[in-house]
Formats: sequence, structure tokens, C-alpha cells
Amino acid sequence: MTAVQIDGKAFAAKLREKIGEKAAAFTDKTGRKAGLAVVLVGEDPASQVYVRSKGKATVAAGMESFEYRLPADTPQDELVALVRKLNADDAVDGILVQLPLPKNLDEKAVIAEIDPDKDVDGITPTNAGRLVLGMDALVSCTPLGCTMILKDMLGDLSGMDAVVVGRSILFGKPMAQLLLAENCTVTMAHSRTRNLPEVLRRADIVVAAVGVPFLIKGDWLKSGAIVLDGGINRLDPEPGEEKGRIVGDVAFDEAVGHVRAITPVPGGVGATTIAVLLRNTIVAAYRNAGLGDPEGL
Ligand SMILES: Nc1nc(=O)c2c([nH]1)NC[C@@H]1CN(c3ccc(C(=O)N[C@@H](CCC(=O)O)C(=O)O)cc3)C=[N+]21
Ligand SMILES: [Mg+2]
Repeated sequence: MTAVQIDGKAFAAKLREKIGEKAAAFTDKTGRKAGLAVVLVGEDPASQVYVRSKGKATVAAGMESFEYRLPADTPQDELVALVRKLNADDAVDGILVQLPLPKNLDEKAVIAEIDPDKDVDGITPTNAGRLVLGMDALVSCTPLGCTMILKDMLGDLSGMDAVVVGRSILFGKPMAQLLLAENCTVTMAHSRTRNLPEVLRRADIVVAAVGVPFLIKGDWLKSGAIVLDGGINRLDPEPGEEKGRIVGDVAFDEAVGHVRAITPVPGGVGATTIAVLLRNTIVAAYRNAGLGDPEGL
């Protein structure tokens, strides 16, 4: 079997078109653009890839982008003060603090400061709780994008065996909740899982984001599997390359000849993540402006 390559860029482009319309309508109704604030502390490589794609996409969608780049040794109280300032700023509808934070910072304490109504990553205790309880919530962009891709491809996911590889607050945990809500049988695998190939063997759906290049081998996957690769790993540069290539967590070249469908890296899940971030920002902007939910997103 040769897999369908899922075109994350095309999926994202369709979503961005709808978002652009909502953003324009928001500006008509309120007299200002919806705004997204991004805070990057230090130099995490995956975060740098994200920030680069994000600023451009935000402006292209008719929204405003506010970027804060802070040194890795920024003190806790300064970062908290910035988050509080953004919480209070009416021009800011969404706040994204890039994770992981440098080790000298208390990540949980920073996250708890974010206004849940501006929490476009869905990582505050309020939004995480609301997701688990099946209430309306802002939900982390990568897992929400993966769910949108799966539903677009398959329609009903009921009864499917899904394996989520990774258990982070941004990816694995919300991903598992979203798949549960779609009536999948969900298994969560992670760095202490004993026999990952065996766990993966029965998966109809594999969703991975752990940050280990090529961790998942082609022959670990069953031939009918649908594979969404959320890994963003920069390899060391090959001779003649200035920067290393960005690759996923799945050995794509092996898997592509084997499974039913797979997302490439780049151009798959990551491309969708950005569009979902804009989606969450416009949803937050509408709700906070008292305009209700924008339709069709
Ligand atoms: N609080 C927080 N929320 C996040 O969602 C978050 C984070 N922290 N920290 C870093 C990771 C990484 N991440 C990416 C999302 C999209 C691309 C992306 O745009 N990828 C494109 C372009 C890649 C390229 O430029 O080559 C693609 O895969 O096609 C990359 C990386 C979000 N993260
Ligand atoms: Mg893990």
C-alpha cells in the first residue's frame, strides 16, 4: 500500500480563509483587529520554528501580532508581570506563552496566571478542566488540528483504536481527551511505555508528538493505519546545508509505503497548528467582545 499524504497546508489554507472572513467581520463590528500575543523565553528550537511561521500568518489573516522575546534568564516575577499586563490589555485577545520554559522558571505558576478567556493554548487549569468535563473550552492547537484532520478524512471515528504517543499538557493529554470525545478507544504511550511497537500494532489511528526524530518505524504500523505526526525536530546540518532539516517523530520514508495515510513534516500537522491558533484567537476575541461564537469554525 502507498499512503495518501495528508496535505496539512491545503487543509490549513481552507481554514485560514474562513478565519480571514471572521477576522474582517470582527474588525467591522469592533473597530479594531483581533490580537494575539506570543511570549518566547529563551531559544527552544521547536518554539523558534513556531514563532517564525506564526507572526506572518497572523498578519495575513487580518489580525495583530504582538511578540515578546525574553532572555533565558528572565526572572519569574518579570514573566508573571508580563502575563498580567497582557491579561489586562484590551488589544490582546489571545496569549500564548511558548513551552517549554527554561528550567529556572516555574512553568505551572506562569500558566496559572494566564486569563482562561485568552488562553488560546488551552493549558490553564480552567480550560483543561472544561475539556475533561465536556464543557466548551479553548483547546490546544495541535491536538485540535489533528482531530479536525481526522474528522475531515474519516467522518465518524467511533470505535477506532487510537494510540497517542506523548503525554504533554499541550499535546498528548488533550489529544486523548478529544479522541475519547469522538468515541475512540484511546491508549496513551510515553517514554516509559514498555513495548511501543506492540502497543502501536493494533492502532487504526496513531498520533505522535514527542520530539524524537524517526522514533516510530514503518513496520511498527499496521497497513490500514492513519498516522498524524506532530513532531518538529531539527536534525544536525548535513555537509553543505546551512541548517538541518525539520523532521517528525515517524520514519516517514518507511511508513509512507506501508500505511493508509500519513502527514508529512513539514506541511502536515504543524501547518494546521498555526491555522488552529488563529481560529482559537478569533473565537476568544468574539467571546470576549460579547459577540458569541463565530459560526462555521
Ligand atoms: N505554548 C506552546 N504552544 C505550542 O503550540 C507550541 C509551543 N508552546 N512550543 C513549541 C511547539 C512547536 N509548535 C509548532 C507549531 C507549528 C509549526 C509549524 O508551523 N510548522 C510548519 C512549518 C515548518 C517550517 O517552517 O519548516 C510545518 O510543519 O509545516 C512548528 C512548531 C508549537 N508549539
Ligand atoms: Mg513523554
